Amino acid sequence: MSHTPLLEVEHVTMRFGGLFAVNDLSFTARPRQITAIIGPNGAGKTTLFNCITGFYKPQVGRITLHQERGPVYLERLDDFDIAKKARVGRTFQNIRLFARMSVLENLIVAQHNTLMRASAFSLAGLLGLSRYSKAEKLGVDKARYWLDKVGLLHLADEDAGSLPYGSQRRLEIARAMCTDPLLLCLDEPAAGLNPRESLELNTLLTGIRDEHGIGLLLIEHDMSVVMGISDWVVVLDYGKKIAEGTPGEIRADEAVIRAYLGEPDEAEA
Ligand SMILES: Nc1ncnc2c1ncn2[C@@H]1O[C@H](COP(=O)(O)OP(=O)(O)OP(=O)(O)O)[C@@H](O)[C@H]1O
Repeated sequence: MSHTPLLEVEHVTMRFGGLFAVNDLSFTARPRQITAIIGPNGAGKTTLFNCITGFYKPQVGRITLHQERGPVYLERLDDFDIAKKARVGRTFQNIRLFARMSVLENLIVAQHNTLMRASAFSLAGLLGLSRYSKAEKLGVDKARYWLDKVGLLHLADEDAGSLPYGSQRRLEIARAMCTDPLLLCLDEPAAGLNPRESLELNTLLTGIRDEHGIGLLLIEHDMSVVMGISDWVVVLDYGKKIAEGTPGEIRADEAVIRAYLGEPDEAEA
């Protein structure tokens, strides 16, 4: 196992006025592992994701993505560069697909950066140059590969907005994977899924980790998903880390049981 972390969060603080949504938070996420961030509503999980993916700039702290060619400091990049240069992909708590585009088109649009590079950012590039056609074909192949992985290939030509909720969630994951991320951040991927879809999600996410060597960072309230597939769990409360460990350790942690796992109704409220 590599000892270099994939993601390193160091002393990150994000304040809204006087409220510390994330408060001096440090943890690491390893490559080829699923790291879950849990905690009750308002604990700071989404704010943390927004700091990692560049939607917010933390007032204090450093967020480093360790790539083969060296570290990339995410808090210094704009959000589009975090996706493009740092190769951090994400899905959202509320699904954000292009509802009127087809399922396949949603995955082609996700590869906009690669296709624009192949076009040399010019009309001439777009008009039949072989480099562009080749990139376009690779883009379609990649889209079809991920549609197959998430079980939606047979629906490639349907409008994304017409898919059932669980399928839209899987399509969002496929779309993020089409950007070739090193780290994939998933914000409540199991929200609204039925138990069968939840199990399918577990298989999909462990497959992404094991077959594609990608690190996953997961915010999730569904403990069957968290405890079933995570390699490491970080627990937040009021923006602070109160525990971290393996699912077994977290399950047995007194403070966590008291604050979270013992009070599922409160976490759901
Ligand atoms: N843009 C904002 N402006 C002001 N306060 C905010 C903002 N975003 C989040 N907060 C506050 O920061 C705290 C952390 O919120 P956050 O959404 O990160 O928590 P969370 O753990 O993701 O919660 P949930 O599980 O409900 O999604 C909350 O008290 C929230 O009200």
